[in-house]
Amino acid sequence: EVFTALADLEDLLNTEAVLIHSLENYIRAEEVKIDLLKSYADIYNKQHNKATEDVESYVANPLNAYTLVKRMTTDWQEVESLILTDVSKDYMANITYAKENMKFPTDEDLNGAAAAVIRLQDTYRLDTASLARGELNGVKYSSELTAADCFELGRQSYNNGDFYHTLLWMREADDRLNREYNKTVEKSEILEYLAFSSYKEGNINLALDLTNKLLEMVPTHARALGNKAYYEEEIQRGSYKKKGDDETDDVVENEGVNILRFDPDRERYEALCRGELKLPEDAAAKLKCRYETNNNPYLRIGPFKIEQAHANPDLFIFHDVMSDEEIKTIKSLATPKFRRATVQNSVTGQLEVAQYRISKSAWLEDFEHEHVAAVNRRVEDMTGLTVSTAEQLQVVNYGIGGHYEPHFDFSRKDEKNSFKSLGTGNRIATVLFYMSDVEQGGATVFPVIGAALWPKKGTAAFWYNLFPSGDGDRLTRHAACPVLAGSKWDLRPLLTLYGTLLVEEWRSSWTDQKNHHYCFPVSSLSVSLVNVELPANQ
Ligand SMILES: O=C(O)CCC(=O)C(=O)O
Ligand SMILES: [Fe+2]
Repeated sequence: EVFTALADLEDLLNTEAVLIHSLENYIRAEEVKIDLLKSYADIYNKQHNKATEDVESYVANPLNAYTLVKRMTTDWQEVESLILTDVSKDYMANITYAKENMKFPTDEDLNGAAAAVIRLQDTYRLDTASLARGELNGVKYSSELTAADCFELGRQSYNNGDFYHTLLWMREADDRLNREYNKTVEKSEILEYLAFSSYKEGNINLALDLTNKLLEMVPTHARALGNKAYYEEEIQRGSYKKKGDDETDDVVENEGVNILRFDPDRERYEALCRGELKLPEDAAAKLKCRYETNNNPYLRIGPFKIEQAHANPDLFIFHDVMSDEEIKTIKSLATPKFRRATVQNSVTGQLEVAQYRISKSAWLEDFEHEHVAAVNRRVEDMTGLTVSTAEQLQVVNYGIGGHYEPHFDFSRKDEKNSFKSLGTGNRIATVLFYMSDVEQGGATVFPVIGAALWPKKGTAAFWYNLFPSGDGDRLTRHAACPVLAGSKWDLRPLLTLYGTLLVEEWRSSWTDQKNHHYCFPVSSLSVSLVNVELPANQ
């Protein structure tokens, strides 16, 4: 499928260019055909008119008699065969070629792309009308949606059994349709979806009203007639129970799956994604930053600029640790290798695709380019951990609404096959390079501790997943928020080997970080390192 990564959507534009070109060629071929037919008609008309001016003398002329007969036999056959000539063949051949040899979206892609819009709408609390105007959080990015575009979002929600969003999008489709000069969808179709979803959402009277409205437009509509009778009967019997009447808690049964209506963990996660939860001021004021060489004299990029984004557990941001050239190389090496990212099923141990992780990823090895090797070396310099047993470098690209729901990067003891294929131990630490700025959304958030890291091109996030004892730190639970606008590129080596825990050393010589933003002023040449005593970790 193609909706999972923006890199693939760029390929779709190439396919679309071929489609448009073929369509234009086809239209031209049809026009040539019509022009030819018009010129035949013209000639026939002229000769016919001439003949009717004086019928008798016209037919008395043997040449005229001959041409009249010829016109209506061989000439006319030519016209007929021209009419029957199928100029669509070339067009269809081009389309078939494009479908077989170029990236082409499927129905599954449409469903995925629609689900992504709905996910963004929920996570970022976007109102339907603004979204339909092409606005994301007040910023206008794209052209407006037509009534038919909104209708399709409603239809996709309906197919997913999501009647709440069906109603939102069908109402929007109806609003837009009323204002549309060239109508893009039938009102009766909208009414049918609105009626049935209203019933499903517990409003049977509205469902009946809407069905009656539909029947005014299409009196013979068979399904509507059936539904009307059913709704009327239910209302009369008074047996219809409003949704929610008999629900005592927040759990609803949906196709056998318990869905938590109100999930505090989820609320926190989404609030962090929206940037609504900030670290308490006193906690933020205690955060530090520092220049660090980790005693490595060969650091060609100069000392690392390390910013502490959270304490206990420590989260760090390394500034300017990847150059634009390296990023360019790594993106172009990864793009042809992209596959939908998989997750390990904790019960079966199998790798599988899942809705909760939507992105494309590819793996790179040192020999593929010096820039890959350079980044791997830099990870060792940054962390003091060795990457020799790290998995390869993983490049990840998140597309429309691409996200990774809250998870741990370490594996729990009860999980099957964890890291078996790697022949290594558990993941000590996570390093996550951001290879792009993200216009909106796409933060890395830690719902348990209430921290959010915002992607910035060339920076890297770093934290330990394990305590020195080897036990996992459950406070490191984190997620990649859905990308709202832009494209998000990550690069992550997964560190699995033991190394010196540098953080303790860093802690002994922190620089006071009075204000996050001015921690590393762009033009500062000399920075005094102030040693501050810090309480020991845990
Ligand atoms: O991309 C992010 O912000 C987080 C990604 C992540 O958690 C992971 O890849 O394990
Ligand atoms: Fe992760």
